[in-house]
Amino acid sequence: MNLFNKTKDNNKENNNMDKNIDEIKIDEMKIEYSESVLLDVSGLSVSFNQYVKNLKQVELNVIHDLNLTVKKGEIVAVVGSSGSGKSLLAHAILGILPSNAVVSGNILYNGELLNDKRKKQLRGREITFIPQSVNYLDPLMKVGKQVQIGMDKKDASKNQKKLFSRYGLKTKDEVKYPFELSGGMLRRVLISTSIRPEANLIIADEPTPGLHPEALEETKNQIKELANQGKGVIMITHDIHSALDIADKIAVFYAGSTLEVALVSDFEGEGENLRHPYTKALWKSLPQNGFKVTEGSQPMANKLPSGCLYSPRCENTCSICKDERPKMREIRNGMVRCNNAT
Ligand SMILES: Nc1ncnc2c1ncn2[C@@H]1O[C@H](COP(=O)(O)OP(=O)(O)OP(=O)(O)O)[C@@H](O)[C@H]1O
Ligand code: NI
Repeated sequence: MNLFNKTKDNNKENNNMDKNIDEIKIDEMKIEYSESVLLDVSGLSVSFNQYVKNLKQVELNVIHDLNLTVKKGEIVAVVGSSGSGKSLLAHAILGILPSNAVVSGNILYNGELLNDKRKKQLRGREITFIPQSVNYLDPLMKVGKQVQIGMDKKDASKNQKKLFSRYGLKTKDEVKYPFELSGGMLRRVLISTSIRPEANLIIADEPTPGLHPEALEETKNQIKELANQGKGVIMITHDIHSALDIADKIAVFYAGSTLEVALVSDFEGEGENLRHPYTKALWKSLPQNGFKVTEGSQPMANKLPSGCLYSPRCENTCSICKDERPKMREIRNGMVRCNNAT
């Protein structure tokens, strides 16, 4: 069944009064759709309803107008400061945001517009997740059983054993609880929970923190292997070196938005091929590029500047940057959200 029929059929099932409107929207999206695109996130916004003083409710907008595309067989690294929205992007794709989150925008997977019900069906099967912390493992469940979750019951034990052997875990480890394993072993258990034959998209949230060089190399190889099998990978990381080592492109997040999506090959020399001043600053802050520090810090979600999010720290800020938030545009095979980028 081709994409168009599939989405049309889904609409038929819903059969609501907005059917014509939905079909028109999907028609427009189909034009943009390319066979090699596995995931297309566009205009994603996430807000949280929060209670402040005097029981007043406010909406805190933590992700705004965020775009990201992942092709089949591609590793897309997502980098950016703490709090820039990297994990929330992962949680939005997986449909595991907390209930006070308000989400808008489109997430297309294999050309199909995902709603919460569909995300739940795909989660742990076609779209799998390696979470940021080993604390995501259930402390009261044996690790072997945790790896079997979501597997077909009749083959679960056999497949879990295969994964343990593949990732250097011993049979006797199956019956252990998380607290009985080392940090490195727990990371391998986490990776095992994400390996499913039907997985097409793997989202790894900080898969490499604190790993010793050998384990780091091993994890990077595991991720490359998944991409070589044609799976799409989103690798969220603070480790720009690892990102440059294995990714195809790098998405740079800042204060809940993508400022640039660049090819790995753009990160070279003085950063002259990079498009956004923030990406250039990140590149120059690396030890091998002189550790140059940029003044200021990422703005808080409740204190965002009205124009370009980076304008208070940018050397090239002009009056339009202070008034208007730049739109994402394509330049030299990359994407950038900057008025002055050429
Ligand atoms: N449940 C929530 N309610 C309110 N704000 C939240 C909630 N979860 C996350 N946030 C806020 O959203 C922003 C983005 O958080 P997120 O966890 O995605 O950051 P991150 O880029 O993954 O950071 P890190 O690199 O530290 O993991 C942060 O400012 C965070 O405080
Ligand atoms: Ni995070």
